[in-house]
Amino acid sequence: MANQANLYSFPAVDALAPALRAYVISCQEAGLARHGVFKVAVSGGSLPKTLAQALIAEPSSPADTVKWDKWEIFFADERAVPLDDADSNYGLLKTELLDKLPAGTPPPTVHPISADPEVLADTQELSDQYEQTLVRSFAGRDSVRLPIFDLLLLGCGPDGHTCSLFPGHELLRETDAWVAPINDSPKPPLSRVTLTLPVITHAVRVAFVATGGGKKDIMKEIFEEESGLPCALVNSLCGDRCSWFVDNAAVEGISYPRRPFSL
Ligand SMILES: O=C1O[C@H](COP(=O)(O)O)[C@@H](O)[C@H](O)[C@H]1O
Repeated sequence: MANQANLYSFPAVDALAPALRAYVISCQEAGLARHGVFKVAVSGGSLPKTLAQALIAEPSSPADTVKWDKWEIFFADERAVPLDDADSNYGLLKTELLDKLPAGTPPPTVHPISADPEVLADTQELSDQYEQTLVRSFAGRDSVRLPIFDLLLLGCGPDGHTCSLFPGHELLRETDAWVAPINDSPKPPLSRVTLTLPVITHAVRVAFVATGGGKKDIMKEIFEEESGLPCALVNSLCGDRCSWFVDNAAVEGISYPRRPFSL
């Protein structure tokens, strides 16, 4: 299974969470060694809740510490809604995770995708502005072809979409932009912005989290068929830089080999 995506399966989320934590902390330490900060982008959907379960726990040792003040948090995708809207991925991360950090935790730096109502109405402008945010953080586009995130934490929709990249959508062929708008999302809301496939597959590490029996049909397509689904494209382009943290229910009946989790 050299250079193929790692599939780590756990009986339930309770067992998945500590492994996910260990993995994120190892990516954090690698990022800190590389450039003194940890640059991570996160998805919305079911991910923030599982992430909170993984990360908001007392460290079991100094090496198990989440160094929040060293984190720069970006968004893998966002819906074109105000940040306090129930559909906002930023809003979700805030409610599920950021607001639950213990009092006195030195806060991470968070880069939401715009709060300006005028910009929200123009998704091209919204993505251009977020791309500029990335340019400022990752150096100018003149000096880097693509930003290199230390880690992307992604979800997998029941149709195999990830970020706001949907099956068969023309955005999957984007080769230039770092961030792109979508105004015909098959899943509401219609208007969103997303990191593009070249940015996703350029990250140092990519981790998917997928749980529950509702994901098992699409997981079979992703791992066992030539589906061309967005999640499958990430798998084939990232190889073993990509790891899946799933519960047994999500991979029931799938023969793709699971790996015992280790760092
Ligand atoms: O719309 C979205 O859905 C995906 C998958 O969500 P899930 O609830 O099935 O985990 C999510 O990763 C993405 O960020 C979000 O915008």
